[in-house]
Amino acid sequence: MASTAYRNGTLQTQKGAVKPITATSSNFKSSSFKSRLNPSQSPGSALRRSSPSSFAAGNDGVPGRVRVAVRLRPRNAEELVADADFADCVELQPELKRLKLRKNNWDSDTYEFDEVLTEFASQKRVYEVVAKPVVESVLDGYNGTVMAYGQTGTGKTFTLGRLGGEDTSCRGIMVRSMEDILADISLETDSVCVSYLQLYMETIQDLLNPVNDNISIVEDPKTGDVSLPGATIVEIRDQQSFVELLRLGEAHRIAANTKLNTESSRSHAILMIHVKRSVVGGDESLSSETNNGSHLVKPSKPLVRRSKLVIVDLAGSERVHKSGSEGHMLEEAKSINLSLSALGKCINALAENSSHVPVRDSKLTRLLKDSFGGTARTSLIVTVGPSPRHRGETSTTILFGQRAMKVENMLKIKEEFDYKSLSRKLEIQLDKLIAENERQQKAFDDEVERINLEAQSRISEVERNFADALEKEKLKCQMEYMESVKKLEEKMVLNQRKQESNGFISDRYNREVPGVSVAEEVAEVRKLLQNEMYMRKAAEEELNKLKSQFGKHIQSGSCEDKETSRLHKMLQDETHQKKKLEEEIVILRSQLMQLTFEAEQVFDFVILFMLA
Ligand SMILES: Nc1ncnc2c1ncn2[C@@H]1O[C@H](COP(=O)(O)OP(=O)(O)OP(=O)(O)O)[C@@H](O)[C@H]1O
Repeated sequence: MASTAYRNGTLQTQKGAVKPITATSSNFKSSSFKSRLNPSQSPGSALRRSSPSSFAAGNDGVPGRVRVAVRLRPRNAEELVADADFADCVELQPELKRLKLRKNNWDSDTYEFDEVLTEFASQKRVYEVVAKPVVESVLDGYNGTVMAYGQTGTGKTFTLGRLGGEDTSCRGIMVRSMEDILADISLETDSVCVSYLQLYMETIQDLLNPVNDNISIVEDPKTGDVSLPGATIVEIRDQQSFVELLRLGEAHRIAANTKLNTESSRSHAILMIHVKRSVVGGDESLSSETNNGSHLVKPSKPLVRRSKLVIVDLAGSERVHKSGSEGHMLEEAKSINLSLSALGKCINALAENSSHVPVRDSKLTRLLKDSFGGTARTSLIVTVGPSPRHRGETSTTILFGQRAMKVENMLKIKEEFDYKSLSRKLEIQLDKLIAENERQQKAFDDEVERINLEAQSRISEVERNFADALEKEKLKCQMEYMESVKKLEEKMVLNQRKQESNGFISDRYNREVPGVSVAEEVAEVRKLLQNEMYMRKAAEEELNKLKSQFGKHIQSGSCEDKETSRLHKMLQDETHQKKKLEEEIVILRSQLMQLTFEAEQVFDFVILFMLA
């Protein structure tokens, strides 16, 4: 056979040998390199397009295979000369997502990847197909890993760590990831923190603070989550400060390399970006009781998502014998190989669904526990060079990538209830309620005070009016009474004199006119007036009593509506009684007039009688 062709899920090489299609070929059609998860419910996500939906805290997760892209570096100056007469050992078919690894002039092996990036692929495209879906997941609350694996000098640092400087198109995955993260989060409610470390000879060193050179890995016994509590963590608020931080870390890494007299990275560089986002909880979060007239608004259920993006620039994967290392360099190469082979073993075990995954064999595998076979969305970029002289390393790299493609992770959202924020919210709400209650209480007190003052002034006014009216009436009655008595007495004296002057004083005068006794009538009127005075006095006393009761009422501060209405009722009774008294006074007055009239008639009659 002259060409490569697929038959029944198998791939035939040029020589005609049937070779199984590596990796999970069945996945390729259905699973693009982009995220398969649903849109997030995170608010205001500018990046939202392909990310996961919200899974409740403690969700079982969704499967997410490790995605692998291969990137070919263009020939470098040395290769252009040294390999001038040779064809590249790698041939890419990006539209088919295939890589052909030439064995010799007539034979090659074909491999499929999730993405195949040629030597012409821009940094932007590399970011978009390799890292962006992972960054989106991280913004949605999932852990994410972007890792570069490949032989020394094939472009791992170029792909991940290029800062770009003047030429922004050169920016690597680290810079671009942070750019997207900062663009998506709200600095008011969310936060981004960064640690930058290197793993060298099984020790973890802090690239942000090189003095800190033996950081230990801590595993949460409950969740199994791995953390590095000793590492420097810097909060990032803008892109510029992040780039400065990367520059600092890079300088420390280069300084370490220089000390070891090598330009290549002898350590694994690990950038950890911790993203903390506040999210509003489920449906009940929006429910409120305001429609019941209550001031209580049920606080929304605050959730916090703590996700982590780990970007790993692995040390070169060349073999010990080839690098010609000896002495310390040999130890170093062994250590690099140890950690990389431990990673390879873990990936193999996971790819084969083995019951034992040797995670604890190296610090690298412990650190990447969540990235392979864990809960993170992982993207691996394997970098290869074109030189046929490094065909062996290229083949190893490709096979590593192929195995990694078989690793299935179970993506889980890192979401938990934000008790701190809930307690803060409740405190604020409580303060509001207390203030509202105090405001209402004050308004009520003021209203009661106002009603009391008004009632007091009305009572005083009524009291005054009543006292004035009574006084006037009393004076008037007294005057009239005095006048009437005076008139009667005058008349009597006059009549007496008349009788005397007429020598008419006889027993007859003293004789009683049947049915008529003026003295008695007068006494009766006096009595009635006396009664009227008593009643007035009683009314005054009643008023005083009311006054003192009202005073006590004000003093006791008991200002309830019931008491006020009782006072009003008493006031009404009092007014009614006053009216009654006034009516009685009118009656008395008319009786007095009647008596006066009758007395006059009696006198006239007596005089006529005596004259007769
Ligand atoms: N895709 C690319 N296009 C152009 N130049 C590249 C590309 N990839 C790598 N290079 C260049 O190749 C050289 C080596 O790249 P780089 O340092 O990134 O390799 P590496 O894999 O990180 O090596 P090491 O493992 O030693 O750290 C650099 O000069 C880099 O600029």
